[in-house]
Amino acid sequence: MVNGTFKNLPIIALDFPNGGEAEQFLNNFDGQQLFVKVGMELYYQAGAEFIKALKDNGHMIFLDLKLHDIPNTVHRAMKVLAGLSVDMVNVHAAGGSEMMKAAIHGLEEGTKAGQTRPALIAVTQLTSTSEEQMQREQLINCSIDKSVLHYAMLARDSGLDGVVCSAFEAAAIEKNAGSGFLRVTPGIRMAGNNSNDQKRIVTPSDARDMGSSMIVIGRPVTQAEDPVLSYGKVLTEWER
Ligand SMILES: O=c1ccn([C@@H]2O[C@H](COP(=O)(O)O)[C@@H](O)[C@H]2O)c(=O)[nH]1
Repeated sequence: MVNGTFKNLPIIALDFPNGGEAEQFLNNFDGQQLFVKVGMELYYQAGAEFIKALKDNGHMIFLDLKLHDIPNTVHRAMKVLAGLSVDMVNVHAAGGSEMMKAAIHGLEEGTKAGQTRPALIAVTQLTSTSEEQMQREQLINCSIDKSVLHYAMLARDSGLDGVVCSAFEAAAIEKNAGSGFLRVTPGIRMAGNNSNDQKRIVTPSDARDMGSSMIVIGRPVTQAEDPVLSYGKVLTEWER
C-alpha cells in the first residue's frame, strides 16, 4: 500500500521522451524525495533500469501503464511488474472484473517475499473524456458521474485499492466505496493554466475539497520555467 508520508504528496507525471530528460528535470529538486508517475512514453523508452534508478534515489513510483487485455495476459504482465517493486500500478476498469481480479493475483504472485504488493487502481473514465464524447463514442447512455461510479464499484468489488477519477466524481466514490478506497485525480491545473487535452480539470485545492485523496500533475510542473516553484505552489495549495 501507499506509504503514509508520501501519500500526501502530489504525484508528478514524468512525461518525458527518455530517462536523460526525466533525470534533468529531477535534478532541479536537489535530492528531494518525490512521488513520481512513469507513464507509457518514458517506460517504453527507459524501462526497468530507469525504475530502479528512481527507487535508488528514494522516490515513490506510480507505474501508469493502464493495462487492458484478457485476464491471462494481465495476470502474467502484473506478475512481472510486481517484480519492479513500484508502489502503484493500474488497469482500465473497462477490462472487467475478471481481468481486475487476475491483475491482483498476478501482483500477489510477483511480489517479493517481505515486500508489500503495489497498490492497484483502475482508470474509470479518462479525465480527457467529456460526458458528450463518452456517450457518443463509447455508446454509454448515462451521465459520466454514473459511469465513473459504476466502474469504481466494480473495481472495489474486484478487490482493487482505488481508482483514477476526476474530482467531480470523488465524493460519490468516497461515499459508496469508503474513505480508504483511493481516489487518484489527474487533470489538475492551477488557476489560469492551459487545460491542454484535459476535459475534467480542477485546481489542487478544489480536488482536496471535492474528495480526491491523491492528485497527479504533469505539464504545469514539468514544462514550467521554474518547476520547483511550480511544484511548491501545487503542494502548498494541495496541503493548504
Ligand atoms: O484519466 C487519466 C489517467 C491518467 N492521466 C495521466 O495523468 C497525467 C496528467 O498530465 P497533465 O500534463 O497534468 O495533463 C498524464 O501522464 C496522463 O497520462 C490522465 O491525465 N487522466
